[in-house]
Amino acid sequence: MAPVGVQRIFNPDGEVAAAKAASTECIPYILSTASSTSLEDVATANGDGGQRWYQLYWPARDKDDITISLLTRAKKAGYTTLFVTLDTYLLGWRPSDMDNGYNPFLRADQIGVALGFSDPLYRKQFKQSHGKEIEEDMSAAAFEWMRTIFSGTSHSWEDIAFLKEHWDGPIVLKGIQTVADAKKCVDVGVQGIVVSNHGGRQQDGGNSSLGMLPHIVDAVGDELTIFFDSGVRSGSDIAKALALGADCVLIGRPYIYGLTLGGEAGVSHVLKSLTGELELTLHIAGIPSARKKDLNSDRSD
Ligand SMILES: Cc1cc2nc3c(=O)[nH]c(=O)nc-3n(C[C@H](O)[C@H](O)[C@H](O)COP(=O)(O)O)c2cc1C
Repeated sequence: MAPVGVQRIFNPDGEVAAAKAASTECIPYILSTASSTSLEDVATANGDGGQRWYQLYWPARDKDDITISLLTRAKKAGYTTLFVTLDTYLLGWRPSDMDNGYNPFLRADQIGVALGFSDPLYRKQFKQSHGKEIEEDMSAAAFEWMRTIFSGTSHSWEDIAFLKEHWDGPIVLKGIQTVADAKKCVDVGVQGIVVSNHGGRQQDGGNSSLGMLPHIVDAVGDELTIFFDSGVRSGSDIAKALALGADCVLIGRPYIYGLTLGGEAGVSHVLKSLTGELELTLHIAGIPSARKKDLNSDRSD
């Protein structure tokens, strides 16, 4: 399940419901830094049997202490793989959000800032600089946290060494859309990439993620684990992405629609439907498994 922020906007049970459903359906859950629930509470909901990964919105290098605090908390709470989203160091131009004056991080209920508000270091620093607790000036605290995680400052390839120093598990870079960048990921020694255009929500007119997938797989598929997302809506879409060389597919909006309409049960329903349709698609196509060797074999004759 792709990292999707602010899930309590869609349903009051938000990330807790989604992480519970993930665990029930044996699907890994990726928690966003823009979560509306603390990472510790999501870990509890996901449980001992759940597989959970953490997605970092990476603060600028002058806030390395905050990055270390987030990574340390995530590791302690059982998140095993680090996804680092590269395509959103600032938010894209989103006309409908602007028309509605909508910014989830600045809403009166401060819904997308739970990881900051629950971070002991951020709380301490806020108190030192403002002379008061976060709860005494939630608007200022929310604004500063948003500027921390969407800093407007991109990172360099050299900065990856810092993450490797502070995360002793696999690292996956999310938002790769070119062969050249994919090759760079091999050079800097990460374990995986997500070929993603952020569900089309960042760069208007950007590449089609599925269009780029086979080129990137050809270039680095033997060296990196390739995740794919953006636009997967059905089990047959999953089969196509796997057949084009993805090792794993992330789902964004479909499970959020389930969360919105039906909470935990709604998310479970979407996950069951997608995996069910994938299985059926393979059966009907006469493909014995979702393994690469079966999906990629030449069936033209
Ligand atoms: C409402 C919404 C919020 C999102 N929040 C995040 C986020 O916090 N972090 C992140 O890396 N990607 C975020 N994404 C992008 C997803 O992780 C994923 O790349 C995208 O949704 C995949 O496309 P799909 O929705 O077509 O499946 C968000 C997407 C949506 C729709």
